[in-house]
Amino acid sequence: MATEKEDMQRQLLALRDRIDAIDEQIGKLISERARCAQSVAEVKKASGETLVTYYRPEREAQVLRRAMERNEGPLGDEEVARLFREIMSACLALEEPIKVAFLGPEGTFTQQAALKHFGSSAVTRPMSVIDEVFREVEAGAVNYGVVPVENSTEGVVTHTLDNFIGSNLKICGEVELRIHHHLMVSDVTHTDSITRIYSHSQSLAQCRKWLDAHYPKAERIAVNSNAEAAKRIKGEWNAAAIAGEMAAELYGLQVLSEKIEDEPDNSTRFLIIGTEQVPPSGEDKTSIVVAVKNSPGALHGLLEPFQRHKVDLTRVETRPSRTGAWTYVFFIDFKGHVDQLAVQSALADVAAQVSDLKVLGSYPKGVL
Ligand SMILES: C=C(O[C@@H]1C=C(C(=O)O)C=C[C@H]1O)C(=O)O
Repeated sequence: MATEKEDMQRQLLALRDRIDAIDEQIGKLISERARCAQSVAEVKKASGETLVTYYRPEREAQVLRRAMERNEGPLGDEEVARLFREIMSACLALEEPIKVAFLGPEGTFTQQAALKHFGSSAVTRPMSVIDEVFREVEAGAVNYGVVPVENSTEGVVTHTLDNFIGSNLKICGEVELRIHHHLMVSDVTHTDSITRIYSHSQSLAQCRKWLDAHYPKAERIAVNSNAEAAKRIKGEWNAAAIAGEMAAELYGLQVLSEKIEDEPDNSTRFLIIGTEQVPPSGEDKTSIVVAVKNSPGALHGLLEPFQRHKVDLTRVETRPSRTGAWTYVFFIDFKGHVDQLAVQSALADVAAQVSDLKVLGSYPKGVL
């Protein structure tokens, strides 16, 4: 009689044999898929166009949505989409790894967002300020840029919005990231004498209540990014930084307190910026910016056409204009694509009432 242990061993062996056989099939299918993607690239190249674009955001969004719809479990939809995200990223890199500038340094949430959107075969390049991300894409040094645009607790990243006003770049996509902040220290920190805490101003704001309760006397110092804060405290015995997990790993820091953000569902939305308008994916969003003179009823007049043409607004943001006193700039996001008739009608009616209207881009609604 087989002992229980032998029985278990036999079952495990059989299951592992099955897994090996399945892996062999998956491997073959992935190779076949990669060869197909290569052929697509060949066809695109043969089309005779001077500037061949291998990366197609609308197509990738559709592939990911379909993978989620098809999913029968037990893996979650997001998990399955992430796997497909990586397969596509690797397939695309066979042709040319996509180059992406992000608000650096290495280890920022923006880099995490870039990798979430493009997969880990993308080549990511850190820029020290948001303006530089825009410039790098405009100059053609990279294919795309990734910049933060709004946070669920702290609101908009005004610097990003301001950059759009003077830029001809298009929004090509959006990514949402759950943001967890940790308080971290270096190996020389005296943890009971922390008097300075470095982070990006948004992160300091997102942890304000926690800091008031735990480090009411420490000086809060805003720096360009969380990753810079992490880098900065190496060698400072009385300092700590607030940053994400990626920064802690990258700079070899020790996490003292985890998840210190005031709002538990703290998330940040990032935009992908590029040079081309993305065709419809079937589930898209559009962002525009308009300049309005401050007269009674101006805001109502601006929003009414959207209601009339049944276009769903998702966000309205105001910024004072830099060009004239008492003129306002509105950033408006809505569901739909500029190729759709309802959107075109709404935009025509809006354009008739404002001094300036610019479409910043139509792009696939974030999948992951
Ligand atoms: C294969 C293509 O090119 C790229 C690779 C894709 C993929 O691996 O599925 C999808 C879109 C493009 O970014 C295509 O256009 O279909």
